[in-house]
Parts: sequence; structure tokens; C-alpha cells
Amino acid sequence: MIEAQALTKRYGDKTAVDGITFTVQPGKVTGFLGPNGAGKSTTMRMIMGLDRPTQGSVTVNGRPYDKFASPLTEVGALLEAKAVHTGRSARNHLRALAATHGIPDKRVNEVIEMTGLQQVAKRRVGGFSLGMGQRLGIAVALLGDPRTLILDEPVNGLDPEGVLWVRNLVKYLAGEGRTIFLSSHLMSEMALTADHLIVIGKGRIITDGPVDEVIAQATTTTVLVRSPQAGRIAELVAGPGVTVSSPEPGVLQLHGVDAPSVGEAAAREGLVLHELTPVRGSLEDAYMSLTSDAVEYHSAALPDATTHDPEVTR
Ligand SMILES: Nc1ncnc2c1ncn2[C@@H]1O[C@H](COP(=O)(O)OP(=O)(O)OP(=O)(O)O)[C@@H](O)[C@H]1O
Repeated sequence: MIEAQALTKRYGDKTAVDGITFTVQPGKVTGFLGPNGAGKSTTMRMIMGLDRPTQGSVTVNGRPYDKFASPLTEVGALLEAKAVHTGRSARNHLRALAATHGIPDKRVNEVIEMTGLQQVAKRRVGGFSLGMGQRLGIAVALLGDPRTLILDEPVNGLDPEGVLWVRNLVKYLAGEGRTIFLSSHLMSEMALTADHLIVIGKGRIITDGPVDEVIAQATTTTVLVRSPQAGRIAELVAGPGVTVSSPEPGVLQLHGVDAPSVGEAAAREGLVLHELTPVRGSLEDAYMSLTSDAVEYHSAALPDATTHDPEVTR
């Protein structure tokens, strides 16, 4: 378990992390989301004892990181994967780390296998691709078989097979009762991987809850109806708080009414439905809505492709 209490980090005038309190529970994958510069890496560095809080505290399994006699066996981390510029092979890099932390050599082989590095274990780490470097970083994090794992952007640079592997790995490790805390900017991936989310912006917590609740809180569910009698159905469901739009003939998009009510109203009148689908908002929709005020680095909007002058685009 990770527990942060009023955790704060200032760099001069800049408050990178602004008094955040949260708990990361064991047995779950907890996603850590927020725009660039929100304070995710700074928070993770404080958990790992690499940055000292200006105020507040953070503990792993009840203790500050620097109080662990054998930290690698308590908490493993992949932080801002920078290429390890070393002439050592991956295996020797892992062996050296294992030796200094009293970890048996056979664990090195285990993590090499777990991370799919067998083919390249003898190669110089300095020549690794971004994806191989990520796998090695994850191997380092797993080396001490820790109860808690902190992964900053673990899928960065991985190919689709690697992304799927990380997803399955962290779910498996959480299923074993470990505490998993990971950041990612890939919302679709986070939606598939995480059970719980903590979203921060400008150093403060925006929301903290189960993935489904975060999505439900920040998006609206619409109902898609396809029917040869769409006009009649639109009349039936009309009422205060209900908005109806029709993107194409025979199709309705309904806000403010749920799918069972539409189905029951149609049945009562003997109307035919070809489709009745609740359309939930995505995590990306929820994230965009939750963080819209917290984005420091706004990008310029691109011109709408549909309004291009055909003379110019041709
Ligand atoms: N060593 C430092 N000195 C000064 N400012 C820093 C330092 N480290 C981070 N910051 C600032 O603190 C803020 C939070 O940065 P942090 O790297 O924690 O954000 P992040 O959420 O991890 O962002 P990203 O998604 O871009 O990785 C940023 O404004 C950053 O510029």
C-alpha cells in the first residue's frame, strides 16, 4: 500500500505537487493520470525517496522508502525510462544490481524470461531500442520480487505485443495481491488495464475512484436507436430533460433517457427496434473533461478537415 498525506513539492516558486492525499490499495492496478507537468513523476520520485517532500509525507507499506533495509524487495520502480548508457550486457546489469541487493542470481534469469529479454540478454544495454530499454527497466523493477510496483509510462516505446504484455503482467501481479501504481498518457490502454484511477492536474487531485465511476461522473451516456419508426419513437420519449437528435434517417441519438425506458415505450406501442444501444463515454472523454482546466501546455487547434477549401487541399 502507498499512502500520501498532504504531500507537497516546491521547486523555488513552482509548486509541482500541492498537498495531495491519496492511498494506493494492494490487489488493484491504480492508474495515475494527468496532463504534462501535472506532478506525476515528482510524486513517484518522492515515493521512491529520490525527491524529498517540501511538506507532508508518503509511505510504502507503512514506512518511508529510505527506512527499508532492502528496498528493492519491497518496492520496484520504472521511473522516466532514460536509456541506460552502459557497455554492460543486460544480464550483467541485472546481475550487478542483484549482487548489491542480496538477490540470488537465479532471479536474474527469471526476470529476463518474464520480460522476454532472453534473445538480447548478452547484448550491450547502450545499444538497446527504446522498447528493449523499457523491458529492461521493468526487469529491474521486478528483480526483488517486490510487493509494490511503481511504473512511470511503462508502455512508452513498446510495440503492440509489448503493450499487451505489460497489461497482462500488471493485472497478474495485482491479482497476486501486489500494489501496482502506474502512469500513462494512453487513455485507451489505461481503460483496459486499471481498476482504479487517481487524476491530478497542476499538482492537485482532480478525482480518485474506480475507473467506471470516474467515467460515469465525467461523461454522459447516450442511447442510440435504429428504427423504421424513428419519428414515432422520438415523439414518445420527448419530455423535459430529453434531447433527441437524428444524425441520419431512421437513427436517433437520445440524451436524458435510458435504454430500458426507450425499449419499454416502444414495446407498449408495438414499434419495431433494429438497434437500442447505450453509448457510454470513453475514459478519454472523461479525462478531457476532467482536466480541461488543468492543462498547462495547450496545443493550437487544427483546422477542421471538412471545411478545407478543396482547391487548397487537392
Ligand atoms: N527538478 C525540477 N526543478 C524545477 N521544476 C521541476 C523539477 N522537476 C519537475 N519540475 C516541474 O514540476 C512540474 C511537475 O513535473 P512532473 O515531471 O512531475 O510532471 P508530470 O505529471 O510527470 O508530467 P509529464 O506527463 O510531462 O511527465 C512541472 O511544471 C515541472 O516543470
